[in-house]
Amino acid sequence: MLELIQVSKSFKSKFTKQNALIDISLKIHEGDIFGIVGKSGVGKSTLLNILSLQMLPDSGTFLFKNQKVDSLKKIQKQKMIDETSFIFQDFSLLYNLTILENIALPLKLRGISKEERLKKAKLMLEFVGLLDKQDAYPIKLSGGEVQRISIARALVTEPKILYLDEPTSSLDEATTLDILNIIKEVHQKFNITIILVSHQMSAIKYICTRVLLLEQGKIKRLGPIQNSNDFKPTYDLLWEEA
Ligand SMILES: Nc1ncnc2c1ncn2[C@@H]1O[C@H](COP(=O)(O)OP(=O)(O)OP(=O)(O)O)[C@@H](O)[C@H]1O
Repeated sequence: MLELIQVSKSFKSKFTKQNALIDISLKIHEGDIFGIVGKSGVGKSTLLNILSLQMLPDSGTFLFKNQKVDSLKKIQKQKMIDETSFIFQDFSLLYNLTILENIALPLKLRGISKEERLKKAKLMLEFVGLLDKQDAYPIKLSGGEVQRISIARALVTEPKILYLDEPTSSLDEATTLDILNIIKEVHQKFNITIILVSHQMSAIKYICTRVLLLEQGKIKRLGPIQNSNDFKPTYDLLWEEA
C-alpha cells in the first residue's frame, strides 16, 4: 500500500543541517497496524509526515498505492490525502464547537449536507461510546474522552489509512489501554491500515503487527513482532523472523 525506497530528509538552516531520515526503505501493507518507535529526535514524526503526504522527502521514492507521489498532479494528491486521517498527540479539537459539530467538521469541509454529516457524526460518536456528550463542548471532557472524539472525527470521512502520532502519550495507564482497545476495534471493524508513532513500547507491543525501530534517522530494525495481550510496562519488543 505504501512503499519508501531509500528515502532521506534533512532540515537545513543558515548554519546547520539536521539529517532527520537517512536511506529509509520499507513497505506498509494493507491492513497492517504498523508501529514506528524510537527515542526522541530519531525522525518518527518526520517519517509520519512523509507517509501521510504532508511533507516530501529530499530524495528517494515514495509509492502510495503503487503511484510515485512526486509525479502526482495536485488533484490526484488531494484524492489520496482524502483517503487518510490523522490523529495528533495534542487533541486538536475546536473548543468553540460542540462535540457533534467537531466530529462533523471534516464532512462540512468536503461539502457534505448538514443532515448527512450529522447522521454520520452521530454514528461515529456512538461507536466511541459518547453519544450522550453530543451537545457538550470539548472543555468539559477528560483527556481520554477528547481522544475518543478525535478518533470519531478521524473516522467520519471513512479513511483507508489512519495515522496516529503519540495518541496516548499524555494519558494515564488505564485510559491508554482504553484508547488502544478502541484503535484495535477500529482496525477490525473498519478494516483500516493504521500507522502509529509512539515511544511507549507497551502500546506498540499491545497493538502493532509490524514495527520499525528508528535510531538517529536510520532503520535499526524492521519486521513483525510478537503481540502481548497483557498491557504492562515494557522496554523491549520480541521480534519475529521477517
Ligand atoms: N521543521 C523542522 N525544522 C528543523 N529541524 C527539524 C524539523 N522537524 C524535525 N526536525 C529535526 O529532525 C530530527 C527528527 O525530528 P522528529 O520530530 O522527526 O523526531 P521524533 O522522533 O518524532 O522526535 P520526538 O519523539 O521528540 O517527537 C530532530 O533532530 C528535529 O530537531
